[in-house]
Amino acid sequence: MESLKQAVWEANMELPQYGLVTFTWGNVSGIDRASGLVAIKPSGVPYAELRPEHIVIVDLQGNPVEDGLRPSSDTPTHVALYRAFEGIGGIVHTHSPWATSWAQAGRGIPALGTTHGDYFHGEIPCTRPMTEAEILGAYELETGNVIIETFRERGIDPNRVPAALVYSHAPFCWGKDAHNAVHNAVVVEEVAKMGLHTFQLNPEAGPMDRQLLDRHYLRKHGANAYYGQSQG
Ligand SMILES: O=C(CO)[C@@H](O)[C@@H](O)COP(=O)(O)O
Repeated sequence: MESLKQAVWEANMELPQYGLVTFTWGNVSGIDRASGLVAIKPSGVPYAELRPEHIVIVDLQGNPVEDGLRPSSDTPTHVALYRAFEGIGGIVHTHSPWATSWAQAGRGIPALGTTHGDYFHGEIPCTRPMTEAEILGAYELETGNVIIETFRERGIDPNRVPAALVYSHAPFCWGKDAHNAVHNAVVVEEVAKMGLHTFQLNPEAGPMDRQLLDRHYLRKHGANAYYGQSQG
């Protein structure tokens, strides 16, 4: 578990480095699929004070398995996604401003160009609004459930579109591990910024050509793609 804690700490520390978090508005987790244990940022700890030993280990129900700090308030969302999306190994939640603007507008980010297509095989969806019962009930668990519902109902493969916008809230992004999830969160923020500018320049802009999207997504993520390459 120490190596997972270290990796998850490093991934968390990348959030301020890439300008994705203000104060403590975000968290990263990673999972060890063999043991079913998840490492996640503790709740409310400023990034400047975060140390590898602060990272909290929880089970797939979100229960801490060792003494330590309180896990992120978003833990039930993270573990719901790990349970439902078996191919993922890391999750990031931020309130990064460009992606959050789309979430607040209730709009998914369409695949408008090849920057998007290199990482996401289609629109990054925005969920439906959560119901009053969901908000007043097990809110963080229901946040995960509304993301899962969005992917299932729209037939979106979470391995090909590793991000979602939660309506009136913010992005959740994921990847093969915690570091890769942060990488995808950076790309979501970039395509969110570009997308808004695209619609400002041309309100009639539409999704890119499907073959161009396939060409870009599949050439970078096809059978022979090497995960972990420079990813630049
Ligand atoms: O989404 C929110 C708040 O809206 C939380 O993710 C954010 O404040 C971080 O909470 P934690 O410090 O991880 O408990």
